[in-house]
Amino acid sequence: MRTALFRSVLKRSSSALTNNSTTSSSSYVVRRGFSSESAPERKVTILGAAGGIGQPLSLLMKLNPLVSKLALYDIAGTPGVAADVGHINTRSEVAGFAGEEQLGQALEGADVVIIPAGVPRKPGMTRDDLFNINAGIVKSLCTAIAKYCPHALVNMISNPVNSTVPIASEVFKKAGTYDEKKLFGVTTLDVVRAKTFYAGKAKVNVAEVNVPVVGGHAGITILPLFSQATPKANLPDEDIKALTKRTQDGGTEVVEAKAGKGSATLSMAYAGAIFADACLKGLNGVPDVVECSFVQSSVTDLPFFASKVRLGKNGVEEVLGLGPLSDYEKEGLEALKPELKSSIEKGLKFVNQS
Ligand SMILES: NC(=O)C1=CN([C@@H]2O[C@H](COP(=O)(O)OP(=O)(O)OC[C@H]3O[C@@H](n4cnc5c(N)ncnc54)[C@H](O)[C@@H]3O)[C@@H](O)[C@H]2O)C=CC1
Ligand SMILES: O=C([O-])CC(=O)C(=O)O
Repeated sequence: MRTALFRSVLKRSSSALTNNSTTSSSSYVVRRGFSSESAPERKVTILGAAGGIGQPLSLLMKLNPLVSKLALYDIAGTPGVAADVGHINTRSEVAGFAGEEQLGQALEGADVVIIPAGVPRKPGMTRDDLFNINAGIVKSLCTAIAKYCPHALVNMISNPVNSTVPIASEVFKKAGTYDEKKLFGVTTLDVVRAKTFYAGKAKVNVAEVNVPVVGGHAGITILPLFSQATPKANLPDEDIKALTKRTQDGGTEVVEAKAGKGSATLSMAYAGAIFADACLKGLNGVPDVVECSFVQSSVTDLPFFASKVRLGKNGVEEVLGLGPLSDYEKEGLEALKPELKSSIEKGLKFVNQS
């Protein structure tokens, strides 16, 4: 009875993850009846696993039947999180690692490394205000990734994403391990928000909504493409403007509502779990897995840019173009470029000067 209930929860959580893709990729696990035992072995490591995002993300990754080993690392607190999550009767073996001396062990053999380590915003701060602390954290964690699991896919959540992804690329380049197909800035939360807000305004079933979000992950660099949203709703211009602004300010909305107690953690854990699941499906050879992500790109003249990305056995299989844009979106694209360019350059410079 308990086993049957548990299988149905897993099946449902797996389809929920699948249905959230930017395009509707099919669930290999569910459709082909893959049992968790026959899915390939995959190790996922979470760096910052004891934090506000890290804990619920650890829970969601423990529920993912594609994971066979789950390594939870933080500077402190991870033995408790690992003991707790480890009692859940799903496929993966869980291990907790605390302190720098255990970082190598946490990373060794990882297929996917998810990084939600670092400080979150308080009201009145921009994501760039986190740069001074988080840049150093990301740099040291990426140095360890280059050493212990240079072939892993890296899912960067730590802010400011527009700078931390370039930081990671530069650390990997210096270590001689950079592979642009394996580095991802996680912008899935922008897509999750755009879908939720659009569904509410257009009065359509949220489970059927798709909205690409391109650009970067801060303020006006977040550019939702509501002209490409499906199902089509023909919303008036003022609604599109309001939806765009709300998506761009979604993080700030949560920071203000939490009033000093941090930023989005639960919705981010959900978004992070969706994106990691897509990476695992890609690695396992599931076709047509497409998600938006901030990656090395030639879609615009900027070296990194978020757009739809097809995921495959080596990470990025194809960076997809922007598709047709409305005049409003074209303006938004031009307006975001200077800020995104300077955030990227700030990240690159940090590694080269320090
Ligand atoms: N990409 C996105 O869409 C989003 C990104 N974020 C970002 O995610 C980051 C984490 O946010 P929260 O979990 O709310 O913060 P938090 O403060 O609750 O947790 C951060 C965790 O990182 C750990 N940490 C600090 N230095 C570390 C190191 N060197 N190695 C390993 N772990 C370390 C801390 O001990 C803590 O447990 C922030 O930078 C935040 O801005 C938050 C929401 C959305
Ligand atoms: O707003 C923040 O600081 C956290 C974040 O990136 C988001 O919620 O999108």
